[in-house]
Amino acid sequence: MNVVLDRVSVAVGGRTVVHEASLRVESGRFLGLVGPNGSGKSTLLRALYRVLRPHTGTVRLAGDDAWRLPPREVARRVAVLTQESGTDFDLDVLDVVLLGRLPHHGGFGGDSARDLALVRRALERVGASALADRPFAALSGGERQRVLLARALVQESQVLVLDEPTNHLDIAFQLELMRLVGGLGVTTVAALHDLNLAAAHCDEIAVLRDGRVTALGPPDDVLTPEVIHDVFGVRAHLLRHPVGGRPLIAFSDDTPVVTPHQEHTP
Ligand SMILES: Nc1ncnc2c1ncn2[C@@H]1O[C@H](COP(=O)(O)OP(=O)(O)OP(=O)(O)O)[C@@H](O)[C@H]1O
Repeated sequence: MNVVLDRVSVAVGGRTVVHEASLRVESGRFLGLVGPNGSGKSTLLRALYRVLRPHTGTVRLAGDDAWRLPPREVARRVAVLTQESGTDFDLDVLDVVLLGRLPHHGGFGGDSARDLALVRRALERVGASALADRPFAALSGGERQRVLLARALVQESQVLVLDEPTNHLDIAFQLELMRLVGGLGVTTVAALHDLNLAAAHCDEIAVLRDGRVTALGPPDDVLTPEVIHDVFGVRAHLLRHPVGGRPLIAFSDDTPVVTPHQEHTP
C-alpha cells in the first residue's frame, strides 16, 4: 500500500509546524524521517495516521484520502508505534497486544483463537513471551516498547508508522526491531534520531527542518556531511560500514555548539 503526502501543512496550538510537506513511499518501502528536535516529525506522522487534520494538502493511503476514510478503515490500514502509546493501560500485556486486533472486530469480546495465536506469536517475535501475564504498567520502558511493537504487528496492517521506535531499547533490540520491521514487507514511515540506524535500514530518508522537507532520497544521497551540518549544525564524516558498505556517519565534537538556525562562522 503506497503512502502519499501532497503539500501537507499542519498547525498545532495555532501555529503551522509542518509546511507543505510532500512525500511518496511506495508499497513495502521504508522511509526514515529525520530532523532536529521540534522540526515537525511527530506532527507530520500524526497527520499520516489521522490524528491531526492537515489544514491544507492530502494524505493518501493506496490512493484514498485518509481523512475521508472511516477511522476504523485507517486503523486497519495503518499500525502506529509512538512514544505516547498508552503508558497508562491498566491491563495485562496479553490484553494490551490484543487491542491491536480491535480494528478487525466490532469491539471487546471478539477475541478468537486466531487472535490469541497472533498475539502469542507477536510476543514471541519481539522477545516478550515471558511478559504475557504481567501488568503493562509495571514494565520497563524497553519492555513496553516491545509489547507495543507486538500490538502493532497483530494489527496486520499494510502501513506501519513508528515514532522514535528505538527509544528505550538496548542496542541488540534496536537492531532486532529495525531488522524485524524491514522484513515485514509493509510500507513503513519512521521518525528516527539515530542517523546511522536510518542509513542502515531505510530505503529512503526525508529530512525535516522547521517543518519543511529539505532533502529526500536514498540515504547515500541525503545523509551527506553537508546536509547534516546544514540541518543539525554538527560536523559529520561519511564512512562505509565494513560489512555491506552502507553509509556510516561519524560525528566530531570540534564544532561549536550551535542551533541549526544560527549563522555558522567558518
Ligand atoms: N500540542 C502542541 N501544542 C503546541 N505546540 C506543539 C504541540 N505539539 C507540538 N508542538 C510544537 O510543534 C513543533 C513540532 O513538534 P514535533 O513534536 O512535531 O517535532 P519533532 O520533530 O517530532 O520533535 P522531537 O524530535 O523533539 O520529538 C515544536 O515546535 C513543538 O513545540
